[in-house]
Amino acid sequence: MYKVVFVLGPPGSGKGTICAQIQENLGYVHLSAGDLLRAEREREGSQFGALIENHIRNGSIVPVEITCSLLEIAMIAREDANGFLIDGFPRNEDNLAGWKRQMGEKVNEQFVLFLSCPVDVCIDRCLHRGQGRTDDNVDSLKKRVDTYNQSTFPIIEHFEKLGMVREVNSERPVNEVYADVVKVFAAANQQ
Ligand SMILES: Nc1ncnc2c1ncn2[C@@H]1O[C@H](COP(=O)(O)OP(=O)(O)OP(=O)(O)O)[C@@H](O)[C@H]1O
Ligand SMILES: Nc1ccn([C@H]2C[C@H](O)[C@@H](COP(=O)(O)O)O2)c(=O)n1
Ligand SMILES: [Mg+2]
Repeated sequence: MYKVVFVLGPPGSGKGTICAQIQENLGYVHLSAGDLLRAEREREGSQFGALIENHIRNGSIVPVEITCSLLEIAMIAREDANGFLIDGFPRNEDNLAGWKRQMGEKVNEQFVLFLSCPVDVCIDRCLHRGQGRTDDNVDSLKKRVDTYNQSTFPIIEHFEKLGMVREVNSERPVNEVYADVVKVFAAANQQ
């Protein structure tokens, strides 16, 4: 069984930043669904490159069959991992249903780390991120935020009803956010 922590929050809330620190210090392997999709977009011979780029620019969500397969391939490649941080997934009902179909019997879902941060702060962070992403522009960000509000936040609410959500306010300096995240992981791994 793969031990899994989902990491969710609005675009620019700091998921990748915090996951990198968790990976470095707490022995979990960070899998960013967005990064895996961008890598597939660039992969020579990929049949999904154009489809992925269109979704990324539009801030819409790629069909789960593509994303979930990329995640499972990455997990298989790291059988040694103590656990996995699944960053930016599940992002909608299709993601959740597809994950249950493909991975439901293979994973132990520990909890959902929800990084909460005001959207205006998130947008400003993305506009100043400087990573050359094709979706860090005002038009794409508006669509990404709409998708988050319409499709992703209901997924967080789904997990909240199951008592699985651990919310951390990420509108603070990274070190303060991370200090609280460490406490969440410590509590979860005590049980
Ligand atoms: N607590 C913080 N305070 C200030 N800036 C932050 C904080 N956390 C992350 N950032 C910065 O904000 C930007 C977005 O962070 P990051 O890429 O981790 O967000 P994300 O949630 O993964 O975004 P996306 O969903 O778009 O991939 C980066 O430039 C990062 O350095
Ligand atoms: N489960 C996912 C995760 C990401 N994507 C696409 C659409 C997102 O806007 C884009 C970037 O994700 P991020 O790096 O911001 O987490 O990747 C998706 O379709 N499905
Ligand atoms: Mg990210």
